[in-house]
Amino acid sequence: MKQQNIFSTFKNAIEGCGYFFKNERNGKIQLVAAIITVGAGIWLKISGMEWIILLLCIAAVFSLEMLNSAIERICDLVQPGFHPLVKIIKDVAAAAVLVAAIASVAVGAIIFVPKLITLLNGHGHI
Ligand SMILES: Nc1ncnc2c1ncn2[C@@H]1O[C@H](COP(=O)(O)OP(=O)(O)OP(=O)(O)O)[C@@H](O)[C@H]1O
Repeated sequence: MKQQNIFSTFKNAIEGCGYFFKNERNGKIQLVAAIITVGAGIWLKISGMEWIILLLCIAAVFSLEMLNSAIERICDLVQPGFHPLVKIIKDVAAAAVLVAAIASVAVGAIIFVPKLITLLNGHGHI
C-alpha cells in the first residue's frame, strides 16, 4: 500500500464521516442532538468555557460512536456468525459510547437547566 499524503488522508476521513452520518442510525440521532444543543447554546448565549465543554462532549460522543461503528464492522467481517467474544467486544464498545453520552447529558443539564429556569422565571435577558 503506497504512502498517502495529508490531503488523501483528510479526504478518506471526510469519506468516513460521510458514510457514518449517512448510514449509521445512531450517528444521525447524535447529529440531530448536536444541532439542537448548538442551537440552544446560541439561543441561551452560553459562555466561552461552556462552549468548550459542550463541544468536547459532542466530539467525544461522535468519536466514540464512530469507533464503535468501526469495531462493529471489523467484528462482522471476521465473525459473521454468533460468537460470545464478539458479543463482549460489541457490548463493551457500545458501553464506551453510553458512558460519554450519559456524561454529555449531565453536562448539558448543568449548563442549560439553570438558564432555562431563569428564563422561565422571567429574569432572563436573551
Ligand atoms: N456476531 C455476534 N455474536 C454475538 N453477539 C452479537 C453479534 N452481533 C451482534 N451481537 C449482539 O448484538 C448487539 C447489537 O449488535 P449490532 O452489530 O447489531 O449493532 P447495532 O445494532 O449497530 O448496535 P449499536 O446500537 O450498539 O450500534 C451487540 O451489542 C451484541 O450484544
